[in-house]
Amino acid sequence: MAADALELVDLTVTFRSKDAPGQRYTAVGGTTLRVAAGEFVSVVGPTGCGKSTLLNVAAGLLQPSSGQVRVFGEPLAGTNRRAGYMFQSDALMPWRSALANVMAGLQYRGAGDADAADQARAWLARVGLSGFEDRYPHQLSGGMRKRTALAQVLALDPDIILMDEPFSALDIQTRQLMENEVLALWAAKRKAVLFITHDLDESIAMSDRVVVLSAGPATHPIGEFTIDLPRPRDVAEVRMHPRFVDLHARIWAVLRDEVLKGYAQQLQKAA
Ligand SMILES: Nc1ncnc2c1ncn2[C@@H]1O[C@H](COP(=O)(O)OP(=O)(O)OP(=O)(O)O)[C@@H](O)[C@H]1O
Repeated sequence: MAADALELVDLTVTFRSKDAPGQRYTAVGGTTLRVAAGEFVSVVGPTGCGKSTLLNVAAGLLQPSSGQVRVFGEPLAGTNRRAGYMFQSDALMPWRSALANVMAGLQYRGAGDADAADQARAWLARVGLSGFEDRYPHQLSGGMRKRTALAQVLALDPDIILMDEPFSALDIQTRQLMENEVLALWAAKRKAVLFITHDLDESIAMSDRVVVLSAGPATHPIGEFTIDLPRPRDVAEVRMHPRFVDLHARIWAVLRDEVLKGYAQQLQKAA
């Protein structure tokens, strides 16, 4: 059997506590999560539960306190070179044009200037940004900046794509357009995707599988659901599908209490 693209096995992550000096806070506790090659997996969980922490470990940006990370069967050492990472906030360099932003990673990987420019132009076209190559990030709309960031990640042709609430800052229409574009690009290339969101609708509409995390501390999976909705999907239309409504109800039944716990914790912290 082929190895999974990504395996997080029995991960625990502790931090120095922000609230109680001298103590440690266990953000992630005993979490096992697997993403097969070509699979689109979403992780949903209440705010502050540890979703970004998990993704940072998968990217090799954060060392777990215990547990293992394997990438196509190999233990991960250092940053995950087979993964591309798309953050919640823009990671574009403001002093570079859209084209130069997409070129940067290609050049870093050793592509010559002309080759990098050709590839970057082709990727910008694929995400609908032909004609905007010379614009700087501040001259692009929020959706266009996301498209540029997407081109930046996809241009490097990673086998694994890690996305941390990439569209949460967008208005709903732009967000749905971007979600559909990501699905179309994913269908063409079939990379493994680990998608972090706190939006249950988004997770169901996009994924093959949804993993529900508990509220912290020591967040861990408490439910896993196969999303057997037909593809290709339109993220707006699929919400009307009776199976979507059924899955939503079943997942929400697991997630609801954790969201309430997470919310209560946030209020306590704020008090
Ligand atoms: N470097 C750090 N030092 C101390 N505590 C941290 C650190 N990073 C994260 N935490 C804590 O670990 C917990 C999980 O954080 P994380 O950002 O992974 O959650 P999240 O589910 O992604 O949150 P959100 O839904 O708000 O994006 C939080 O309680 C957070 O305060």
